[in-house]
Amino acid sequence: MTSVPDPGAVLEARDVHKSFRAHHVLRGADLRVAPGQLVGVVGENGSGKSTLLKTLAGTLPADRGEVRLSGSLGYCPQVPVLNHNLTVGQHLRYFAAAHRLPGLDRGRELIRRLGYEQYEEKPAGELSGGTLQKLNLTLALLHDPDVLLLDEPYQGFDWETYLHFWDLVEDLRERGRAVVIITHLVFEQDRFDRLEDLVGGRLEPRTVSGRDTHVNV
Ligand SMILES: Nc1ncnc2c1ncn2[C@@H]1O[C@H](COP(=O)(O)OP(=O)(O)OP(=O)(O)O)[C@@H](O)[C@H]1O
Repeated sequence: MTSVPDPGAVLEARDVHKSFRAHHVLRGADLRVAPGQLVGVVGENGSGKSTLLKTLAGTLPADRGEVRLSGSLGYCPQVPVLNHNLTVGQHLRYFAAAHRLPGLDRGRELIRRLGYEQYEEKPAGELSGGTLQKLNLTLALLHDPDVLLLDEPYQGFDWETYLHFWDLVEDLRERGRAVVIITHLVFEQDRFDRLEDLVGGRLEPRTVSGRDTHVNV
């Protein structure tokens, strides 16, 4: 039976199930994200975080349940899907054309804010892991999506880039964009509006309190 959509949610998942053969990874995951909300999904390795994000992004069909998205989507997968022969600048132009953007201003601004302008003419195949991750993030943000899904976005970032990353997220949030971040490491819980633990294939809200709490689950 189709349930009634939540009018206040920009992204909503209800009773999502996903199995790989006999392995039931998602067993009724529910998630609701409102505009301007920053939600962290935390879980141990192999708990199904990436599987959940792929089903939310629509790149992996759920076996059961519903995912509703209103507005545009930006998705930053854990492993960047890039063409190693194309330069940073070429990726920017290619994705800007795919999104029918009028120019490259936003892309250049993101490159500047993430501090990798010097690599604009370098092929992706010659970039370091952290710089590839910056490009991955830039491309997901290029069209200023209403909902942004980020899979382990700051792994490989140095501390300064990590802080720039949060500045960017704060800007998005202030402009009403919804952000879902998947991570197995939460350095600062109070950056999030809500944390959800993925346990046994279901999401359980965690009370966010305190500052600089290091959670390694
Ligand atoms: N395409 C697939 N085929 C078979 N099994 C899969 C597939 N994708 C994921 N799995 C399995 O599903 C489980 C959840 O994987 P997933 O990558 O979603 O976990 P995760 O929480 O993101 O892990 P990590 O923190 O290590 O990135 C794992 O046991 C994994 O081996």
